[in-house]
Amino acid sequence: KAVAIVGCPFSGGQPKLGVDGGPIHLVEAGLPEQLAELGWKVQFDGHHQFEDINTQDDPPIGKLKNPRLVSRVCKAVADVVGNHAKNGQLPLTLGGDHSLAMGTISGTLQKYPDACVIWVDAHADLNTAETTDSGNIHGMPVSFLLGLGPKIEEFSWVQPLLKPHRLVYIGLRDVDVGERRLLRENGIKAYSMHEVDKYGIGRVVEMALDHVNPGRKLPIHLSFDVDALDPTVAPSTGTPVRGGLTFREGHYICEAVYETGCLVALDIMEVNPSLEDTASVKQTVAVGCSLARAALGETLL
Ligand SMILES: N[C@@H](CC/C=C/[B-](O)(O)O)C(=O)O
Ligand SMILES: [Mn+2]
Ligand SMILES: [Mn+2]
Ligand SMILES: [Mn+2]
Repeated sequence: KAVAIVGCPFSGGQPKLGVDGGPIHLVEAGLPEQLAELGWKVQFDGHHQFEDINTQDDPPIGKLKNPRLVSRVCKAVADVVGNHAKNGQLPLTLGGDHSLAMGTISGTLQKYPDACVIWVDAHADLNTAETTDSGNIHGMPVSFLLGLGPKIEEFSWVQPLLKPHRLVYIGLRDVDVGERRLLRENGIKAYSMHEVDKYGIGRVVEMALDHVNPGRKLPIHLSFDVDALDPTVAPSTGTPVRGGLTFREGHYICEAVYETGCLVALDIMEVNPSLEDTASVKQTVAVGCSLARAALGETLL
């Protein structure tokens, strides 16, 4: 079993500096060695992928900020992730902000067009060019992947290959009014923190998997935004929201997804080592590493 670590030092999908430092902190905390310990053949192509992509002139398109930069980086990520998947490796993308998932999931769908997506996040990241308030594209990747909202020329490379019934959310607790409408209109299954409290994480994960992968036969792309965790668990992230997943709930999701044997791609996103104090940064980086290990087979016994 082979894993390709794709470090994406990218922050263009949101305004806070520092999230581009996520990959190097996760790698320097020893993640590659930790995965090798678990028996994975590990490839890491270095810290400077995608840094050469910049756009001289990138004025907003409507409300969308850094649109050309985000589009070009995500397109490059899609190609890199898609190639690793085609080489039979499991792409582990380290963010960097969550706009990158427009690229990672596009890459996965190139190789696994029937893949389902488990999106673990406080946010739905489902805003369109019409519904977004912030214009931050890390709040929009899912709408592009589903082909919702007005067509934006710059993002025409994103094929609407993801189907609503192949997507499920866990951890939502900060969803904009436009996103709530789109969730309803498209019949997208979402397990918010209310359901996690009501049913417990075990039942929620089972229901989520039953919804998108009833026979446990479809490939799974797990896209994990560390802000799904409670800010006391993962403080160094750009858009923290209280009332999140516990350390164990977050890890249970990863362990249960690994147990399906269907995982083909993983994103660990939105670790921002420039936010909060040193202890908080270390804690958040350590959580990012342990979530990745849990999703790639680390067990407690
Ligand atoms: N819904 C908000 C927040 C977006 C959060 C994105 B994140 O989940 O990737 O952190 C927005 O559209 O700006
Ligand atoms: Mn997100
Ligand atoms: Mn989020
Ligand atoms: Mn975030």
